[in-house]
Amino acid sequence: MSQLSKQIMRLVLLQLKVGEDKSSNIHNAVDKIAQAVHEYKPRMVTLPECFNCPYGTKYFRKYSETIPDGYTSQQLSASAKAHGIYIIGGTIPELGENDRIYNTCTIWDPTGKLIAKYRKMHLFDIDIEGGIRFKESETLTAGTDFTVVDVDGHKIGVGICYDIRFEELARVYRNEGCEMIIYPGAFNMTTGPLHWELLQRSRANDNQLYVVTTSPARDENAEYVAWGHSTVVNPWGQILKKATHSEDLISVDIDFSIVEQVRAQIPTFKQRRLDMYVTTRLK
Ligand SMILES: NC(=O)CCC(=O)C(=O)O
Repeated sequence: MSQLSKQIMRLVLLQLKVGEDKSSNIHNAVDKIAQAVHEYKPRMVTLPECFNCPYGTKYFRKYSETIPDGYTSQQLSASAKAHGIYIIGGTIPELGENDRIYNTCTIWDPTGKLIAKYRKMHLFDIDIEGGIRFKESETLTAGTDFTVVDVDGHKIGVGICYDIRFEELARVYRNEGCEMIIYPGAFNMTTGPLHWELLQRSRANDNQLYVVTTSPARDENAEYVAWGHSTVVNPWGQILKKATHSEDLISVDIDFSIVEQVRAQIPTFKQRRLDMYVTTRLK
């Protein structure tokens, strides 16, 4: 698949419709990957959080699969190989060790190999009066590993949705040399309008890197109504591209040279007063 140059990478975000029919969800993703490749010739495609399963605690176990031998993994692997692209495989409920379920992102290289997976580290447990109550921890187990992949010499960190609220995770990725963080995510109609854009721009600005989010499309009839608005933010904290709430494919050319420009012009990481930030004060 085409690669524009070492510094420019074409990325397509797939904001997909997700319903109760697992097979249709998976085949829709496979079809949209093919469409993205046909229309835009990307180096990498990103999928939404929970793209093969409705987002809800009662669905996670029923839709869960092992990785990498489950059906969804096999389909993503075959797509990556057939099109010669990287796929950041959104998330699926993963059936892991000891019968535990994780909310997991798989990452596939252009040969179809699973190069990494990331299990959501911060589970989405909130209860907003008059808004939304959701407790992922009722059925999911939290991950304990960071995930950084190298794509054409660029380090990319992976987080999932609620993880974006935790600046520490993004900071770890910046410290590990990341130039981009990708968060498959499904915010909702309460917190989406409040925080979705703010958090993406904050993490991008704090850490002077690209932030990419990919959401399911909005389905007003679902129990959990996703906010949509998959987005790409550049290291200046500016929005480069943003979807609406419908099913959509958005293509963007990422210029990694901007990362160094921002870091050289606003050198906050060289100016940090690590002598002052005693860990006990941060607790
Ligand atoms: N799927 C999620 O983690 C949702 C996170 C969310 O909506 C939030 O407000 O945080």
